[in-house]
Amino acid sequence: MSRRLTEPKLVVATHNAGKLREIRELLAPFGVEAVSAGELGLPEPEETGTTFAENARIKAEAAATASGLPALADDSGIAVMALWGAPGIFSARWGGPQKDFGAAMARVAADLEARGKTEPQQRRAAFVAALCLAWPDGHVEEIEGAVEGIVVWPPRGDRGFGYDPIFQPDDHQRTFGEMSSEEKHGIRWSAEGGTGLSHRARAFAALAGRCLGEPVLP
Ligand SMILES: O=P(O)(O)OP(=O)(O)OP(=O)(O)OC[C@H]1O[C@@H](n2cnc3c(O)ncnc32)[C@H](O)[C@@H]1O
Ligand SMILES: [Mg+2]
Repeated sequence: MSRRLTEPKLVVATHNAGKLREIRELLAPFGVEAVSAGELGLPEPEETGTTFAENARIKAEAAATASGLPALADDSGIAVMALWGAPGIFSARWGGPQKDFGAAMARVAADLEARGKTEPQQRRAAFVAALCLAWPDGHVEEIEGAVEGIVVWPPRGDRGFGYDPIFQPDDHQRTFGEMSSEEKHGIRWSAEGGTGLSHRARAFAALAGRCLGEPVLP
């Protein structure tokens, strides 16, 4: 049985400012107060999983246990087909200790170049997000979302974070880095539930339908 969130407050189990902003925006219509793991001074657990889902669960359970509140974690990344899915779950680690995503994006482009993958159809990629909502008593709700597109080079736009400037979703002419966060989320709520554009918004819409109830729209 899936569980509804009845608590008025949850922890967003992330130390990534870009993600935190997006998750807060997505949570806004549900009237849930969201405190971050950083604000609570919670430690960052080691991401020892081999899948996005495992890592999301590690982060959510650690935060729920440490805070005594329900915790929502997101583990995400970009998987480039011609690179056999790299950087995938290593997307954050490709940024290095300095979190240098300019260098990480250049590495993606250089690896594609080295394999002779110059045409758009050879540069297919997907952004993936696994969400885990964990309660202190051990109950978890898990969901994944993905969006397909192509890797572009050079990077375009400075509105997002991470790999946004090199990812252009299918049926769009602009990269996530060129979109406002509303466009990137692309979220639409209806009586049937929610739809979204970004990996995170798609996963969130599904999780919301299961656990958060009706959005209160302006
Ligand atoms: O684990 P937390 O504390 O949440 O923060 P993190 O940055 O380490 O997050 P992940 O372990 O999930 O790594 C995901 C990386 O993938 C990239 N990424 C994920 N979602 C993205 C998005 O919507 N736009 C651009 N890059 C994204 C970004 O560089 C992240 O650092
Ligand atoms: Mg991480």
